[in-house]
Amino acid sequence: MNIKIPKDRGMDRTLSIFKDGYEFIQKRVQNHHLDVFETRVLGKKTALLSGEEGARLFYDRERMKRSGAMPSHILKSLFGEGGVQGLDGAVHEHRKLLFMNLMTPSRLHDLHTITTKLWKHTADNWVSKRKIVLFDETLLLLTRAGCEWAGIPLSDKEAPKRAKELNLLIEGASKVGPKYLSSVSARKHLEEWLMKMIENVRAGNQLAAEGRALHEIATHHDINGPPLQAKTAAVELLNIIRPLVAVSRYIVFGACAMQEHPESKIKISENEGYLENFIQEVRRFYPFFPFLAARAKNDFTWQGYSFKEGQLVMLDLYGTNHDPRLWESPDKFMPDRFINYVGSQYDLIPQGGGDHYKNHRCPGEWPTIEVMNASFKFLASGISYSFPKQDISYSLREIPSLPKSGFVMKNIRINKSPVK
Ligand code: HEM
Repeated sequence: MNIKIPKDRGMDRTLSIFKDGYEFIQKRVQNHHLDVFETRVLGKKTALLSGEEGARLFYDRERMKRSGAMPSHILKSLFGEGGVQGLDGAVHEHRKLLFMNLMTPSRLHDLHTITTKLWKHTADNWVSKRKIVLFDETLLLLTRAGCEWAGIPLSDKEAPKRAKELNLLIEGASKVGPKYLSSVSARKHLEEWLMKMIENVRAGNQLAAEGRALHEIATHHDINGPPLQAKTAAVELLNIIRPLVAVSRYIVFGACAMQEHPESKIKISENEGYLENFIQEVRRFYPFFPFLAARAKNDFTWQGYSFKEGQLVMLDLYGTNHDPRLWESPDKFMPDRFINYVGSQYDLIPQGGGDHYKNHRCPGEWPTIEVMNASFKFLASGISYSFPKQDISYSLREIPSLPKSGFVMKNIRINKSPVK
């Protein structure tokens, strides 16, 4: 059956991405109760996909590819050039294995231990302060945690500078003007820093522990033989520490959820199962990565819509996580929805969908969950604090979004009962 796919007539909708933010695709696709909608982005015909079926198509490797899909301004800031995100087929699978091999249970346990240790250390300094902003503190803490976990030496003096640069990569990529330019410049500085380190490790001038990202990336060979170019290796090392720092946004959103649902704090401290569901709901509910891009590999027809080879395709992550066909009362924060959740690879997709090894699904889902677990336990039971009057609302037009105040805390006291 040929269905008439709704289209935006004539208009280029690039500016609407800025106007509608996270709801750009959702507003168009879900209003028509379909999984696909045609529009024009950057002057080109673009298919917008949403929902479980849309995600299934987006991750079909026979029909979609990533090379040439990512806009160059995102590569120059957020992702870097030559990284795993833009690879396809066997070359992608080989590079992806490098990341997947870092995610062993014992390495994830290490990350949990490092994160808890740093929370305790950081909070000791809060006791003498009038107030702190959780987002700023978490950025610095996760920069330290990410570097320690990856085996990257980082002095106390250098940490604030690197935290600022890493956050600029995340914050500036979707902006225009000076904010975008500072993101590009931050990437240049970070890549230079890590390239030097990789060259030193390769020359035997710097020790790197086996099993840690610095060592594994410095010694990794491409599928066709040679070691990664130092610049590509730096891009991949940044693909570990940049997103780890980005988890700070989930930590702040989680703190807001605890504030708005005070009963959750007690449940988090007492019930590991509840904490796991709370983490999943923070990842589903709050805005982070809005959408992804791919290109059609060949001509084909799907749900009555004709895709043309090379055509740009965008997948709605935020909208799929809020799709009423998949989630009951999607705009309510309800951790218990995960009690009997039997998911697929294509419904809960804040960090992408499909298979971790074969598709581009985020290999950092486990470290993200590990850091959130250690952090929420600490915030729920490791300290007590008061919550002064402030604005913790956030905008769905701002990408990436964040509660406005960054979550201010006052009168912080360390609790006696230890957090494990
Ligand atoms: C705030 C937490 C995070 C979010 C929201 C997030 C989100 C995402 C998304 C949406 C993708 C793209 C999936 C696709 O293209 O299909 C992705 C890919 C990726 N993520 Fe994450 N991520 C997070 C944390 C992490 C962490 C902690 C790491 C590493 C330790 C990581 C490493 C990567 C890498 C290397 C890729 C590229 C995978 C590929 O192209 O095959 N991410 N992430």
